[in-house]
Amino acid sequence: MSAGGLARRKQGALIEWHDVSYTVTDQVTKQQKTIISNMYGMAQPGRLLAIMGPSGAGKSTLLDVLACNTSSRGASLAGRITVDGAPRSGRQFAGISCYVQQKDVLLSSATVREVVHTAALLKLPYRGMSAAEKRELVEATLKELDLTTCADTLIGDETIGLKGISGGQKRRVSVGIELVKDPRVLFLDEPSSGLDSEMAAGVMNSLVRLAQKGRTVVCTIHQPNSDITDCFHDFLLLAGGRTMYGGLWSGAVDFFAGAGYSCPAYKNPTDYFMSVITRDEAAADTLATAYAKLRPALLAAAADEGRATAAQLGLAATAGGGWSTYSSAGGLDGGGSALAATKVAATAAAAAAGANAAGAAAAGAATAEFGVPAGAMALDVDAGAVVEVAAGGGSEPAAPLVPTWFQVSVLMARVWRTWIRSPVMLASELVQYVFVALFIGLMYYKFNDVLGEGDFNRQACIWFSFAVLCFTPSYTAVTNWTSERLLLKRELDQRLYGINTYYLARYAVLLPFEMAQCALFLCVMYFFVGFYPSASNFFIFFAVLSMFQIISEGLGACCAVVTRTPTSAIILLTFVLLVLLSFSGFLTVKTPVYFVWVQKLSYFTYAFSALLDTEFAKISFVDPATGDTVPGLEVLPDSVATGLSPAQNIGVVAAQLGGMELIKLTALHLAHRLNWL
Ligand SMILES: Nc1ncnc2c1ncn2[C@@H]1O[C@H](COP(=O)(O)OP(=O)(O)OP(=O)(O)O)[C@@H](O)[C@H]1O
Repeated sequence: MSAGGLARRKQGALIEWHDVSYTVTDQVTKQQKTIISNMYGMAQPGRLLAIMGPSGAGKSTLLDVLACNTSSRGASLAGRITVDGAPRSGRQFAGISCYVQQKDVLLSSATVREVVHTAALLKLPYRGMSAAEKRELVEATLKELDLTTCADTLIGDETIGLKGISGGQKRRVSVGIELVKDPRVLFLDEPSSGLDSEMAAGVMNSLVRLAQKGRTVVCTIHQPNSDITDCFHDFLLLAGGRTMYGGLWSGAVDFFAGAGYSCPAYKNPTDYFMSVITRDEAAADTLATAYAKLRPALLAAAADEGRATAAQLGLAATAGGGWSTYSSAGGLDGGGSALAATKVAATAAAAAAGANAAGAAAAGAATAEFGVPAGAMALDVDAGAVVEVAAGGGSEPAAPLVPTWFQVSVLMARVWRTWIRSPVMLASELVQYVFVALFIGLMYYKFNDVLGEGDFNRQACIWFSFAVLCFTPSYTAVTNWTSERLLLKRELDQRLYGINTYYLARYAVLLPFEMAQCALFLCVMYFFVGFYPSASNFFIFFAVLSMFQIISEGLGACCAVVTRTPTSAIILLTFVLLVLLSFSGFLTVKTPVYFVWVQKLSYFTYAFSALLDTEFAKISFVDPATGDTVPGLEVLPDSVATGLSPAQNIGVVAAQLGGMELIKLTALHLAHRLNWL
């Protein structure tokens, strides 16, 4: 694929579904619940299909089913779905289609161009496409979605006061990160929701342009205004998991009129349709019955129009493998035939609704007149036939196109950019470390060697340093996780990379940064308070405090992963850290027997002991009462003794660091596997 490919006609795919039902097991009642039942329809190349309906109608479920995006446990999908006339294969379909979620999950600190470029690097083949071609493709995508003027603007996030692009532009960026893959089919869940009418129309116009290039575009939509409905080619109206109407958008008003529900002049048809289907169960039943009778004619009309579109766009030669099902065998052609068939539908709908007793006969006559065969009118393709896939089984992974090392480097660049683009967070962390180091420095300024004072101050200073280096990085980990979780989930779901890749990239950037923060803290605090001035002691302090800080970060990340919400994570984390601080040996002379296990397991214990032994081994204190000199190690309380040498204590902390990293990685894998992200 070349960058020019985006500008050229794109071959969409014809997706047809026959008698599709989707059933889940309700998590609460454990009962089977059919969310969509016996649905038929098609999404055609070069056309935009809008799926509309009230809340809970089954729009998103149908979209997920069509996009191979179902993942509920205990769910089953029945019916038949074909792509260009052949049974759909999950793996192949994933390669030609994309799914744009309702919620924009974008990195707020990146620019529009960076977001699309990162998507291109992760989604496009590493081999066979040069970096320049990828950049060209990114520019073509930005142009196609009218994003060139804001390409260098940050995405932004109003909730944290980071000004960025508009909601409509964000929605188009979400489309752009899928479009770089140059998909034949786009599925979009409520692309206009949450946008004002102007932005919504802008997004929909972009989608129409994508369809006009030949792609198949399917979206769900909630109560559109007339600017938006102008963009519809085909239309599917659902209520309570049933189809109320499916066919050409231009035939919907006639169909409703035929069923006894004439849209008043000057009323937005979609508002009217919604008011009818939500009015009462009887109205929905009437429409469902009318539609069931007329479905073949309506779909045949839509198929004719679809063929005409494909021919106009020059797509017919390659996309002609389908349409067999709904073909109006009488050889209807172009818009005329479509119009004729919708007239058939309208008349017959009247009959079905009982609104006009003569309507049925008229419909039959019209059928003959316009060439929709009687057989087609009754056609129910493979009704109740095939159970195609169990839910979740449809979206088999496509083979990765990008080597892991390249994914790691792309993600590292992104993590790095995120850090340096968050100057407030970066500065506040650094200021916090320097400020607290100065505070501790002033608090314990220049230790003395008086027994009872110098020894206590040294212990308190080390304990206080631990308190600082456990709370700050772990709370930061919770904050970061909150902002990254959804992006990680989206990208993992799309199989852009795996958990291990994310872990490697993230911590390859983060760990040196954590160590730099620790060095800054130590450089200020160590000499201010006057710990023993030797290089070896300083580096032991640096090594232990760095490991301690990284373990604390891991603890914060684990709390964030298992609790899911930042508030719960902070509550849990604070509790755990307070318990660990309490039993480090400084606050209690003797640990109660039922808490000994906490002390034995805690990394605070070994880190504290290692630093105290290192410092106290080199110094001695003067007893003010006797004037005697007492070696430092002799004044250390038993409560801080682990029975290990300083080297062994450091070894235990290092092992705990490894253990924490393993736990963190496992927690990430489990959260992803259990759909907990
Ligand atoms: N896994 C599930 N288990 C139980 N019920 C489900 C499940 N998935 C969907 N449903 C239910 O099925 C119905 C249709 O859901 P769906 O999300 O498809 O509706 P929708 O038309 O997209 O609604 P909305 O516009 O509010 O998003 C809803 O009542 C929903 O609660």
